Amino acid sequence: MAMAEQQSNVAVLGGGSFGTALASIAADNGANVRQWLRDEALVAQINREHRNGRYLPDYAINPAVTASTDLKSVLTGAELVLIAIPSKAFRSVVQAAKPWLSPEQILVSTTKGIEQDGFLLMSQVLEQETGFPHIGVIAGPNLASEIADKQLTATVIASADALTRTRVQQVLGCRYFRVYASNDRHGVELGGALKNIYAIAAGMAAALGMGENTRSMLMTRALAEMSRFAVAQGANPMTFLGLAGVGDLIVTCSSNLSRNYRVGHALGTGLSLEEAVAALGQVAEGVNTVKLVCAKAREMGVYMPLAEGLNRVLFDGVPAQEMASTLMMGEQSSDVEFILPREAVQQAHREQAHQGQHNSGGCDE
Ligand SMILES: NC(=O)C1=CN([C@@H]2O[C@H](COP(=O)(O)OP(=O)(O)OC[C@H]3O[C@@H](n4cnc5c(N)ncnc54)[C@H](OP(=O)(O)O)[C@@H]3O)[C@@H](O)[C@H]2O)C=CC1
Ligand SMILES: O=C(CO)COP(=O)(O)O
Repeated sequence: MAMAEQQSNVAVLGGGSFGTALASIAADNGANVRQWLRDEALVAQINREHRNGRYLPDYAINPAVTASTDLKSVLTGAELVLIAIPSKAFRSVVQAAKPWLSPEQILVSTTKGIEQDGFLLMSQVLEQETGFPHIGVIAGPNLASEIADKQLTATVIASADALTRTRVQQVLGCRYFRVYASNDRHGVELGGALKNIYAIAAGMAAALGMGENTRSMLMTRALAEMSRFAVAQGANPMTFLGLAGVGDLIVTCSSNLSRNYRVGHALGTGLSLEEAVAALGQVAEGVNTVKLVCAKAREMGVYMPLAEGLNRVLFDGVPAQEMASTLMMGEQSSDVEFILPREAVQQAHREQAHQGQHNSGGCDE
């Protein structure tokens, strides 16, 4: 049973797996949906067969989704615009769309990536390009093919704007897709972008034969790193206990349906980064995100050993097993540093070492 109270016009920019899955949800929920993509042949296939043969070949799309290569016709009259374009092309697509966007529209990024110049998240790009008030992001454990299969799924709409949160909950919330609200847009968006880094590491660990203890350690320490970074960025660490933090981390670090996990797995079986990315044929945002996050973390003095380790494996040729050993023998640390600060653990070790030196000095005398 659809929860939408009034029929809405929804535009989706992007014809990849997630854009297509979201378009179909909105249509299942009774909206008029127009989807923009640049590939004429795929447009024709979606309109004729109600199937996206390139990105989601095994799933039917609701016939109420109409695809087009014409941005103007897709955007005109849309109340809600969902943008599912990889981060590298996000700004250029928003710029192309700008003539047909208006301040009344709700603009929502679904993209889990970071723009290199200025370390901007996609909602910040949207804000910069439009200056419009109704801006939000969607993030959460949302594997596109499972959504297309109508598996029960939850997501988060994050915005400081109550209208954005409420309308997205109404337009997308349905019997198989539950939409939770957050006002920590930055935290939710960071969660979505950062977890891709650890999904690559988890895929690699699995390919190297590492077990469930290792995966649990990786995911939990990833959460510690992500929240540490988010706090330094001014986000609320509690957000990472939600769907866009721990929820998305669990799914992408555990599932072969995650493209980031698959890239990591391919690397673990011995493929080069170029080969792994080429074999995927879709976007794996984490490859670029890890570089940008490590540079930012160094600049801000944020401790991110896992991200740094993965960065060295991906770009400096350090063998993954060697990096894993280095990380295991790293300096002693705290479990939950919001309870016991990391510095307190390190200080205790320094004092112990000093005491040891002092004592042994005494024995020698
Ligand atoms: N797939 C998933 O499970 C989920 C994905 N996301 C996020 O959604 C975002 C989009 O992902 P997804 O749909 O999966 O990506 P895909 O790789 O499946 O598809 C990317 C889409 O973007 C289009 N595109 C790429 N570059 C351009 C460009 N320069 N101009 C116009 N269109 C372009 C592609 O068109 P073309 O085919 O013509 O190249 C394609 O339609 C990513 O940031 C991802 O992190 C979020 C949650 C789940
Ligand atoms: O973000 C996702 C699931 O929530 C999809 O992850 P991938 O981009 O790794 O496929």
